[in-house]
Amino acid sequence: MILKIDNLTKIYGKRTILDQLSLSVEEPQIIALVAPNGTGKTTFLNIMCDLEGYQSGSIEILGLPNTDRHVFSEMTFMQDNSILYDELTGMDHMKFIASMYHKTQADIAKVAQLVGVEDYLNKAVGKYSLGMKQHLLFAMGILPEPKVFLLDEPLNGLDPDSVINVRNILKEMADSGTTILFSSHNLGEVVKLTDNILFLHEGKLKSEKDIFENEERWTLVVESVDELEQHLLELSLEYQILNSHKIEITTTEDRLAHIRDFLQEQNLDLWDVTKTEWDLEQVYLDLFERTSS
Ligand SMILES: Nc1ncnc2c1ncn2[C@@H]1O[C@H](COP(=O)(O)OP(=O)(O)OP(=O)(O)O)[C@@H](O)[C@H]1O
Repeated sequence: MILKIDNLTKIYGKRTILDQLSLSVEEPQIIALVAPNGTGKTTFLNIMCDLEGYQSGSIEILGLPNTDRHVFSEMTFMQDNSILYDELTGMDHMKFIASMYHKTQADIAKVAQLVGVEDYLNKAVGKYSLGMKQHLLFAMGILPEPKVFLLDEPLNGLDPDSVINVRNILKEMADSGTTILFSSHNLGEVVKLTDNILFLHEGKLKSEKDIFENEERWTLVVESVDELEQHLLELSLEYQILNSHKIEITTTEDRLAHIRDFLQEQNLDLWDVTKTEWDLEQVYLDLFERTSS
């Protein structure tokens, strides 16, 4: 098991940030942790890395409790740039990581070139832009060639070319067996990297499946929407009338079969049925607007 988190609860004062949160990861993959600002993404990642305590639950990483120092020989965490030292150069930071993970100067050079930091690696970090700091943090995270790579908002402050580069590197790492868990509040960026998205909502991680409970959106083209509408009201199904023949219904496949039977019994023609993909952006807005209202 790569990650096994059971019933993790974190409370700040009166606010429950993580509420019996559980997560199991068995195969290497890229997982996005998505939620608006201030929801608890950083807190969750910090707790995983034993940088913060928690009230109850358990965390195992690569088969070891997350408090076991050996975990960190296989896992890295790209935090925000507050961990960098302004008066030191990027190279100083890279050398420090290299010494801890038994990496050579040649390894540093390879990673620096891959990430595109070689031109300013010898400058003091205090002179770096936000994007340059992000690059350095990313390079520091990949230098140890971790089996588990946690990243807190890694794409913040990056220009489009850099975003593409980071995305490609992360995909290659995942293909070679690294599990990547990264946080973001930018759903548009996330979907380009993975379709494995977990929403941190009301203290728990929810996948698309948890949110939709196997419900799909179907668009039906029928002889008469009016008669069908009455039936949908009786079934308490969510629907939206698009025009006098077209209706969009949110339901499971089983219940759709009932609707087909009903139409047949009523001698109403069903001209077409299509499945509509969920619009994740809409889901995100619905999910988090409901919470804040
Ligand atoms: N040390 C602390 N003491 C009390 N409350 C805290 C502490 N650290 C964080 N919080 C609160 O916990 C909540 C979650 O914070 P966290 O930084 O984990 O959110 P986040 O989802 O990472 O946000 P962002 O996207 O802005 O980085 C926030 O409301 C924050 O104010």
